[in-house]
Amino acid sequence: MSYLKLIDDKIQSLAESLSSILNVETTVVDSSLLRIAGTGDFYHRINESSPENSLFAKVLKNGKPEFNIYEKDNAVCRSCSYGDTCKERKSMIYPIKVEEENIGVVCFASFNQIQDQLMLSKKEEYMEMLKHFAESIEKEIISIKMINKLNMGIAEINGVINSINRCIIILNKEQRIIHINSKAIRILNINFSASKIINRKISDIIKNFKVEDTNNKELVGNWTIENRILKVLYKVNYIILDKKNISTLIDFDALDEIINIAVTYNNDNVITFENIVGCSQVMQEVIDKAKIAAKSDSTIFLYGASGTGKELFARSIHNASFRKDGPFIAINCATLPENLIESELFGYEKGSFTGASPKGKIGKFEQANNGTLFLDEIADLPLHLQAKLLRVLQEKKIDRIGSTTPTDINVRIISATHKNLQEMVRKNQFREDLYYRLNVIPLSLPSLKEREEDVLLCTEYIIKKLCNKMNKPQKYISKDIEEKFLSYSWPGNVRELENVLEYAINFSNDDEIGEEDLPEYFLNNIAKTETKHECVDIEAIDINSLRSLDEMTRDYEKKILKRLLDLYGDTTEGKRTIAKKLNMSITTLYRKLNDY
Ligand SMILES: Nc1ncnc2c1ncn2[C@@H]1O[C@H](COP(=O)(O)OP(=O)(O)OP(=O)(O)O)[C@@H](O)[C@H]1O
Repeated sequence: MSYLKLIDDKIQSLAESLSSILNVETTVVDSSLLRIAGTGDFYHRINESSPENSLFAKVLKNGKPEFNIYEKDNAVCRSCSYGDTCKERKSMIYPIKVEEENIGVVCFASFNQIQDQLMLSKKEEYMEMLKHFAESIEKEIISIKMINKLNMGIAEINGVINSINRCIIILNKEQRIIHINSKAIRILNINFSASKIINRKISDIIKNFKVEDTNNKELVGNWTIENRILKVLYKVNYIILDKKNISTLIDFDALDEIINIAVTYNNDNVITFENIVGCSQVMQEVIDKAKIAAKSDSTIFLYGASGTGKELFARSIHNASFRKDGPFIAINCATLPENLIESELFGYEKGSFTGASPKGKIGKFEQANNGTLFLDEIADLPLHLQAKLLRVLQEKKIDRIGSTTPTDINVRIISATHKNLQEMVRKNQFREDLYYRLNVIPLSLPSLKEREEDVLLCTEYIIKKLCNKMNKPQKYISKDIEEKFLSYSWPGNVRELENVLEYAINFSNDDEIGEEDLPEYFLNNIAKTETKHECVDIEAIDINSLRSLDEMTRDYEKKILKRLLDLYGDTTEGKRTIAKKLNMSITTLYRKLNDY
């Protein structure tokens, strides 16, 4: 439908007013020559099409106004298929132009002698009036287009904020809600649909909430919603344009949800070394070391990229240790906001800070008493808590927030990270004394790429596990996929393999998993890996700044060593792995590292 048709009523009433003031007939057609409005003789032809070879068509094509005095031998009239049935005597036509496009025409026409006289004697004035008529229609259409664009923009913003895994509310200057995402509606648990919340004052929804910019800091709040109290972690940001506050963004999440994501408790499926798949020599060596470590009570440090099985090892060690009947508590230091880690780890006494539970709370250290505490992503523990953790390791006592008497605890610590902790120590981002306390037994977990011979074994194991869990018949991967799996670099390690297989099991229709069952992102990644150069790009060497071959080789060697140190860590264990990979003795590696 054309834009003109959308506002045909408005155009018709304008045409009628002009016609009665100027005493000529008026009509409007759109770009498909469909008559949208008309007076007098034109009125009966509304919704009819004008001839393709009419003067209207000419103005639409050329975008230039026309004044036609219908001498019957006029060239345009002669070729028009209306021919003798046309009663128009004179007409002036003006294009309607929006964004450089001719979307229709407006026309004044005479059908009798009096109208002829008027159009001839006031030709300029009538043409000017016709131009204004066209312009007023143009303005109307431009504003409709703008509203459409705005609505599209709003729909896009709603799409984006709905896909965010945080609760988002946006307020206008009057503190009325202009956007709210579905997660926010779910967490607030209010009895309104999204459309009914829009335009309400935020104070109608959250009774005791003061809208104030929090300077990018996350605060804990107890919000009153329909006589309920909701504990949230929230942030408020003013959105400023031209130094004026135009709107406010509230970004929040329920505290319970955050803590559930970050902390996993001992689950019913007891994980043991039997659950760790790997026949490769590197994996067997780590498993053997981990089994020995499990028998002692020393602190263990697991180093490995994401998805290499750090938590799997931590649980297996716990279940093979004398603490196996005690609790296994895991906490992820990276997912908890800084201001919550301390209370989560150490607990607090009743009434020790605003927002604290009146009963007080026991922390993860106390929960893990006589068991194992797994501190995942330890590199993300803030410095002030590193000091507190050091004290726990040294004195085996913890101080609850707000308490003056320390509590004795008996916990084995297993910590893990994918970051280079030694590098962080060098940069003063991690306490050296704590690093040595945690690193009593280091275990470096190999990436899946480093143990290629385990890829198909892990695949088989995971397919079996998932098919059982999902109640599906056993499946297997095609030869073609086997090859792809073997050549792929698996940056997300076993977790990535699990995800790819879970997707494939869901979508494959028969027992054999083929390429068409694999997720698109994975196939794209494979395509990228296949085109990636593995050696130095000789073509990229700058011929104008050549140095001696020895110098360039040293440079390249240095880069390789730096990359491997970042990957495996600057630890004795890490260096041993690097020497093995590069097929050199450990002493040669140390000499090279010293040289560089
Ligand atoms: N060797 C393995 N054998 C069988 N399953 C494994 C192995 N390694 C990892 N997995 C599986 O891969 C998934 C990821 O493992 P896990 O969570 O232990 O990795 P992670 O190193 O702790 O990851 P992140 O650093 O992201 O926390 C889990 O489902 C785990 O069971």
